[in-house]
Amino acid sequence: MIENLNLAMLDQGDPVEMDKLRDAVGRVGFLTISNTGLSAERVQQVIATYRKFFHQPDDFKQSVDMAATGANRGWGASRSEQVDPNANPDYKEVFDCGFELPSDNPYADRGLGVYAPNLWPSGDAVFRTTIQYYYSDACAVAMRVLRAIAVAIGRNADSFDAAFDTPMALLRGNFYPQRPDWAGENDFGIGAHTDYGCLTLLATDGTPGLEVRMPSGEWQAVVAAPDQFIINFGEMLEFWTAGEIKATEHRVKGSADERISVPLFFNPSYDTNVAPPSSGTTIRAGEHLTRRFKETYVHLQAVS
Ligand SMILES: O=C(O)CCC(=O)C(=O)O
Ligand SMILES: [Fe+2]
Repeated sequence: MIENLNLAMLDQGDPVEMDKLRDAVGRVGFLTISNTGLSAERVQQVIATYRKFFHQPDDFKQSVDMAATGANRGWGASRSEQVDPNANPDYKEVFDCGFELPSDNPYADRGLGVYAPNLWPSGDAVFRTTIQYYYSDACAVAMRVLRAIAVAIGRNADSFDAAFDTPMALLRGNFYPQRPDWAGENDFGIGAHTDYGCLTLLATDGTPGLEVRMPSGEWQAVVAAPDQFIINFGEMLEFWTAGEIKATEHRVKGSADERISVPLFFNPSYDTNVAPPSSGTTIRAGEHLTRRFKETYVHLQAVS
């Protein structure tokens, strides 16, 4: 069972919502949230903005093709990413943008892909500003959810805050066209995977498609109402909490209906040690993320 929680009540530390949160993060690893302050209209506007972009001809989208770069900013064509090594590359298209380091940050001139400059289609200020404003509001919602989780698992509310000073946060538009005629059993909109980072805040256009691997092993469809977001957790948060928070597998096969989803991958700063607290080892968040990106983006697979 995937629970829907009320974020305003979690902000207040409501004990019933907190209990549900503790259970959701540790068992299923998926939940939905409502009452975030981000309205359904706002999300619909963001999705419409991505939809217009994805419906442009390929030669327009190629002007911001990430394959021409060593990073993951801009447009990723269909089959440019393979999240499941046992399946074919995904047939979805994506548009990625993320955190840009201030120029006085010591990491700014190191050419790190996780902080690469964003690519925006020229002459479309509405696209850029709509996405950028949503990016910062979505990061604020993600931080509120992380604070509630900290409390739910018995830590101080601000215990994750400092790690998100320069977050390797990535906002993605996923575009799943109608499932292609040629698609076989090894073809997915996005193959089965766990997310790489900490917390994913996912908005969708309401079209079904997402399936989650439940503790029973079965795949369960998850749909969220227009004013709800789907939340799940990535590998780093699972390591970092020694498994107290679950990174759960999920996938999208796709259907006859086109679909758009907008995940914010809320990842900590590059140097954060996300190894289990008393393990005596170090897993640098930036190194983990860079390795996972290289494994999945087809254009980065050959880059050492
Ligand atoms: O489209 C969805 O519902 C899920 C997308 C997803 O899992 C991802 O982008 O990592
Ligand atoms: Fe995912």
